[in-house]
Amino acid sequence: MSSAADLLRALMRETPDFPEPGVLFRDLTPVLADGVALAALADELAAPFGDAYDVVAGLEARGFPLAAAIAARTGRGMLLVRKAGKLPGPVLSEDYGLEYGTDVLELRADLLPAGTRVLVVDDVLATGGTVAAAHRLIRAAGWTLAGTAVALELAELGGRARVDATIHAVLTV
Ligand SMILES: O=P(O)(O)OC[C@H]1O[C@H](OP(=O)(O)OP(=O)(O)O)[C@H](O)[C@@H]1O
Ligand SMILES: Nc1ncnc2[nH]cnc12
Repeated sequence: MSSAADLLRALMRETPDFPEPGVLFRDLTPVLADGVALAALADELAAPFGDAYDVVAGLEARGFPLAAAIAARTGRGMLLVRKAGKLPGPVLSEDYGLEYGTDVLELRADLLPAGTRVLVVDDVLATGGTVAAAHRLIRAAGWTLAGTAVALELAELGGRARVDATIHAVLTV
């Protein structure tokens, strides 16, 4: 049986100069479209964290299917960390920079009690701006960061150094 890392390597697609010149875009949608690969990836993302988390937070947009798959396979709930203006209030907001621009993430903080242990999940770690902003939101909500898991880490963009927490990457390139 192939590991999730093998399946990621085999199925992901690389597109030069997308969404802007100079960016080599790693598209994981072929992985999401493959049921065996999606299940293997969900299990491998969550494996290091055992039972040490209560809920899974997905980062818009490509973290959503991964977080939902983990939540469904482990019987946990899911939180949506969304781009600005998509969630009804009250929300917490954080600005951040990423490989191709700047953006704002928001979180509805009144859904779960203080101290809830949150596993943060996204598809790609590039500069780390997105994950770092999600961490600030989780902490501002009064929740505990249980861990962070990404499918693919782009090591040359240095995201790990920017994030003040341990990150589990299924595949690093
Ligand atoms: O480590 P960083 O430099 O912050 O980049 C990583 C983020 O960039 C992509 O999302 P994007 O903002 O393109 O949004 P999308 O998932 O809605 O397409 C990716 O899905 C990560 O969330
Ligand atoms: N190069 C890249 N490919 C896919 N997602 C990304 N998010 C930030 N940089 C990315």
